[in-house]
Amino acid sequence: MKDNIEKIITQLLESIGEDPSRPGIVETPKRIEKMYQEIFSSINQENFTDFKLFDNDAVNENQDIIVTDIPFYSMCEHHMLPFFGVAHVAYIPNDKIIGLSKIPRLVDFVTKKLTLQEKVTRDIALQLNKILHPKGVAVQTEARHMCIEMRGIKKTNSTTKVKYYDGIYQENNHMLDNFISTING
Ligand SMILES: Nc1nc2c(ncn2[C@@H]2O[C@H](COP(=O)(O)OP(=O)(O)OP(=O)(O)O)[C@@H](O)[C@H]2O)c(=O)[nH]1
Ligand SMILES: [Zn+2]
Repeated sequence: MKDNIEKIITQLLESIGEDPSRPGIVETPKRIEKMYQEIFSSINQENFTDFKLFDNDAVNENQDIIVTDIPFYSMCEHHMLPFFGVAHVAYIPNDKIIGLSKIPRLVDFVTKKLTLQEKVTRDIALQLNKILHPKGVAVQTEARHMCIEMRGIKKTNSTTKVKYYDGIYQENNHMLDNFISTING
């Protein structure tokens, strides 16, 4: 990330009619630079690499691993406003399984950039496919978008659900129904 963000935010504050030297916001440009390093840490990072795989000697034919309600926070690429919610992630393993904590880490990885909910949902599945070559992947995200709630159409409390099913989940209604009933509690 470029190191001129502090200067640009100072200019932005001036442009919106603020006084960048007033005590309340004098440190804001520095804070935003630091914050962007955190919330945009995946920009230009193509692949999730922080994972461990284990031999699958436990999961039988067509059984899946389902992790529900993984919280995420991301920034919409149209307005640079937050969208946030939960992701539900399932996969049917082949010969490898992934360390469980790495699934929320993967969700973090795909959300720390300017993106859209559809891309977040797809990217979780695509990264899992690359890493594990599983027999199937199912991802559902549920999110609230600040660009819909605090500006523009201003519809609060509406939730957007996006689904991405691949492999066996596309062909086998029983596996898909089981995923859907699991994430719906
Ligand atoms: N598909 C999709 N659209 C999104 C997402 N986040 C924000 N948007 C939409 O992006 C669209 C951008 O539309 P524009 O007409 O270019 O922008 P705008 O004038 O600010 O639109 P309004 O929000 O309708 O005022 C809006 O409809 C947003 O609701 C997302 O994750 N996925
Ligand atoms: Zn938006």
